Amino acid sequence: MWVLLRGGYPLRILLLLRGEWMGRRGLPRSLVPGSPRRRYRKEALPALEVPVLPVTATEIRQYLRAHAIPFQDGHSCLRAPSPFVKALQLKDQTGATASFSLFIDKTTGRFLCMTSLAEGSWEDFQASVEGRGDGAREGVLLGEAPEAEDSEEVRRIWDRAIPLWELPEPEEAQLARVMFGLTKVTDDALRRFSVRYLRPARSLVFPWLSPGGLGLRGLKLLSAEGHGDEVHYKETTIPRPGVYHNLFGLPLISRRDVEVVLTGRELDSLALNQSTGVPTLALPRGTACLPPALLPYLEQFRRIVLWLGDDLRSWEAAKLFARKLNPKRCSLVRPGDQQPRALEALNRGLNLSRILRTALPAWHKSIVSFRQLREEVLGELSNVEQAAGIRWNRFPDLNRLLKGHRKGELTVFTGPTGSGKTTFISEYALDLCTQGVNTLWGSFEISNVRLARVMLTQFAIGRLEEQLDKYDEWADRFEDLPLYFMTFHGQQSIRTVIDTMQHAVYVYDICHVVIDNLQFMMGHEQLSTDRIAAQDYIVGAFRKFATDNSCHVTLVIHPRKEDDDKELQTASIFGSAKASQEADNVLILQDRKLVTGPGKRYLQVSKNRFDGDVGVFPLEFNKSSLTFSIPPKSKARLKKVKDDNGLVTKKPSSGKKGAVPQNSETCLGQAHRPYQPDPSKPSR
Ligand SMILES: Nc1ncnc2c1ncn2[C@@H]1O[C@H](COP(=O)(O)OP(=O)(O)OP(=O)(O)O)[C@@H](O)[C@H]1O
Repeated sequence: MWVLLRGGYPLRILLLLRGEWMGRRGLPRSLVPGSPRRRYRKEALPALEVPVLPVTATEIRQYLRAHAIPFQDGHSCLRAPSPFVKALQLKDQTGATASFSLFIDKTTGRFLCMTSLAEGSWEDFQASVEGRGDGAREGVLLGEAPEAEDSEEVRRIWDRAIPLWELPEPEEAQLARVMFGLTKVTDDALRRFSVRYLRPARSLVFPWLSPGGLGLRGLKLLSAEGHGDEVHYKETTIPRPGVYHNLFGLPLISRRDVEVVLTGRELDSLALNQSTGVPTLALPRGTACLPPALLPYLEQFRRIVLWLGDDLRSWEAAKLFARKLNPKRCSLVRPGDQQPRALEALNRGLNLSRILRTALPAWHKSIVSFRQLREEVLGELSNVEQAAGIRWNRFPDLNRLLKGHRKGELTVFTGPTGSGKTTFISEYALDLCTQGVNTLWGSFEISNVRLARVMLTQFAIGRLEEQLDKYDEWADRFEDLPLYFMTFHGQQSIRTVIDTMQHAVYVYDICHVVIDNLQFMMGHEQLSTDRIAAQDYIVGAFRKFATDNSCHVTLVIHPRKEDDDKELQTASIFGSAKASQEADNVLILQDRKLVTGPGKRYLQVSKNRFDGDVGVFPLEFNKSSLTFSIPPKSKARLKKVKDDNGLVTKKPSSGKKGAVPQNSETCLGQAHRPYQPDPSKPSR
């Protein structure tokens, strides 16, 4: 979990929570060899609350020209001679390309020197060019991260792991091959990719090797467990997932390769390379993200095919990653029955080269015909459940009404002052985040520390104050969630907020942004007409952001002042009708009127653009875990609502689940066990 600070500097929020920044094993983070790269950093990183506007590619080019630094324009980076390469190293290199070993990310300005492995922010680079009182002026780089526990662990595991064909028992080798689907993968392919097997953990081990294949930077363990007819796979990385930047297969790539296929898993890369001979690389965290730190390694390719997996989520991830890589050089393999993931295709005897040839260009012109869309429409029709989005674990009734959480939508959420909006939306977002939805929070009203505390309590489903001995265990697992916070507090300009969101989408592949709440971007306009116009503009900006970035935005808006004894309705949202018109979903947290006991609330879905189902269901607040769960004994019941103005009829339902009619207004309640994270699961 990162806090976005100035220029994208990340700081662990645990620093704020615990008063210092400690790694998972109690070592100060600086001693944990998360990233094996050398860090080039100024002495003290400014932790300003006011973010600086992100740099643009034009500004980077202008700066380089103004300082007479030659550069080449690449797909996602600019290449320049590296000021971090010593004269001696340069002498060893041949040709202009080799000396242009500094890659500057065109979107963020972050740099990586491929020769010295120095890296840093755009500000760091400028400081080094201008010789502003730090290491670079004296030509000194910070050294390699000191040896510590992680690297010893990596070495120990690696030394104990052996190639599959060296297993003493043939039955054990055969079982491992069956469990991992490797019956058609040759020993030669496993040898080339240096895959080993760790007997005590019954896991395959994929190494993270330095370019050149010499040093060992980390590794990934893949274990398989049989559950009835199904096999469940678990991945564990060292170092932790957030800094595991292994492009698996990189040492096998030659400088002359101009095409590559990116896969979501290591074994798919292996299968594909074995059967087609094309260069392949596996992304470190599959469809979860494409960290910009990997982009320099992909600059040399004129064509990149993304074949990430066999579901709609892989397809969506491929489209998003193609944007980062420059869509003009990307093609995508569409998941389908005859186009499963590569390992499965090999096992089923399909022709992998033919599948690769069917890859579709990622580049769309502004105007398309149905011919170009028909495959995409078919994909949605044949994967109706996946097209409906990610389902909540904790809110089954929300699934029944909204069907799921989809990319690119705008959800407007309102409720009376102090009714628990932040508390509810925190759990709603956390639920998705624990399922791998990369989430960015903009909490303008309550501090990130307080918000993180609420979330951590909801995550642990209990008061941590009373079990501080468990704090580290929960905090470690919470830390591995793809959860990020903006550091804004109080009034902010919409431009700054949107810029930060844009940056986070690029760097962390954010798919869900929560803004709590819109009133903090409205400035200080006194006249109500100005305020309404300002709100309309802001809602429009979030709508556009959601669509343009395929990112879901959940926007909390205060209601207008109304009589205390009236229910809120869509029209109660502050401002003009713009917010509800632009929104795909409108959610209202209702208190009091529909409620009998203290702490009880109802959640009303009053707009659902996806399939029209609207309705209301009860929520019960649990004060110790700060969670909203449905009372276990309440029976399903239906409440029909005539229109926005309130409930008119109540009648018991047959209790059938899932039979929600189109455009119906339903009120559901059902036995519900709150989501329990499985502490035995490795966090990913
Ligand atoms: N259903 C509930 N019953 C009782 N207390 C609740 C309930 N929901 C939340 N709370 C508590 O009420 C307080 C305010 O909750 P929260 O900040 O989520 O409300 P809010 O609607 O976001 O407030 P605001 O209108 O100021 O933005 C918190 O201390 C929270 O723990």
